[in-house]
Amino acid sequence: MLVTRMLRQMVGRTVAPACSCRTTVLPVRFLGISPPQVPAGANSHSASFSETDLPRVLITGGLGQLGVGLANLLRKRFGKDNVILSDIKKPPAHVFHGGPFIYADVLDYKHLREIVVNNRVTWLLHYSALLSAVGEANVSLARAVNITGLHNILDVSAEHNLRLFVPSTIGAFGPTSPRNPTPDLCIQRPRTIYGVSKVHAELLGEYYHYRYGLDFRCLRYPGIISADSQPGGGTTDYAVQIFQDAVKSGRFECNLQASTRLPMMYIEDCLRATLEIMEAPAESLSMRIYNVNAMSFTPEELAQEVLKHVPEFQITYRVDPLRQAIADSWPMNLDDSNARKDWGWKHGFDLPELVTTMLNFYGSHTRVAQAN
Ligand SMILES: NC(=O)c1ccc[n+]([C@@H]2O[C@H](COP(=O)([O-])OP(=O)(O)OC[C@H]3O[C@@H](n4cnc5c(N)ncnc54)[C@H](O)[C@@H]3O)[C@@H](O)[C@H]2O)c1
Ligand SMILES: C[C@@H](O)[C@H](N)C(=O)O
Repeated sequence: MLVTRMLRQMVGRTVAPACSCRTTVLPVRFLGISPPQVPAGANSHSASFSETDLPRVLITGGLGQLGVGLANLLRKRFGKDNVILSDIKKPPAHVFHGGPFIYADVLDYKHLREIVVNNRVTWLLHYSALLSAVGEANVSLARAVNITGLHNILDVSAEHNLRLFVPSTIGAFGPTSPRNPTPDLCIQRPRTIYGVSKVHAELLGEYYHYRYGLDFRCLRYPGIISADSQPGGGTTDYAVQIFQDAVKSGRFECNLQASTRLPMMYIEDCLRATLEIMEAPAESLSMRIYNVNAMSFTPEELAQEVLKHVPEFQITYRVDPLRQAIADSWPMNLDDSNARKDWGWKHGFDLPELVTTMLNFYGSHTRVAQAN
């Protein structure tokens, strides 16, 4: 008991071994815990839930480009009160009134633990991060949020036997990775703090899974394109801005070269993929980290598609060397055959549907604004 207390003081926090039948909480760093004998993620849910075992979900970093849409999707499936959105920013009124929202800083481990305990959280979707371009502009903050924050999330998840989803990215690959297509398993030597932190998250999550039985699940998203939420400072942001500018002024100045090919995905596909992997039976997952792919295009090809709807549209190029260097080191296309084979991943939006959907959204919003 005394030894345990001393170890706890040394470690600062504790994690329960997932497959231990003991109830005592043990510090993982000091004990030789055997890998689980049961299939990892044995607490997995099937695709349908009874009232009593509906997941209780926490989303961190939920006020960025993806979090609110994710909360809406999960609330439709599991009920409004079972999905808690959190961030360190003040939510807009419609988000605040749309369902449970709390303040949560991923750098505050004790508070994270309190939230998980007080709300009986069973699933955690960890969206807090600094993206590629803003990460390069503030490396120490990116290191703190993306790496120290992740450590807190992993520990609280292992300690409370949560199912944990951490999104990774095309940014987890680098110039020495095969680029067209990029397979799930290959060299990963990214050149950004964002990419380095995501490779770290992938490896540590996988390690916690095999070592402690943590039900860790991860998708490598392409650049995500959304209409009703703004991107948070990434290299793929141009592919959202182009639609807003095309509708507003008929012109767009692109910060990447015309021929820069990157994998992209419409937000609806991205969020559905996330729900699908979270609900996939553990035995269907041959891996813990999957590429998911949808479409791949260059700014020039995107502009050609926009032109079909906005005949006066003009695109010009003023290249940002930082973003260009990042984009040149990223995949052009992801090979997602494992996701398609293991849990039935299938994208719904290709380039023509994406462009129609985005222009319809901004067009109707502009018409409403003009009418008002
Ligand atoms: N959007 C994309 O194109 C894309 C692509 C691949 C992967 N991802 C991943 O998906 C996740 C969500 O992406 P996004 O586009 O919504 O990001 P975003 O930059 O739009 O939002 C990130 C959120 O994290 C919050 N945050 C920052 N510091 C925090 C802290 N200390 N504690 C709690 N929250 C904090 C921010 O306030 C922000 O709301 C990220 O992990 C990102 O790496 C996104
Ligand atoms: C690709 C993705 O991780 C993000 N949109 C970025 O550009 O940084």
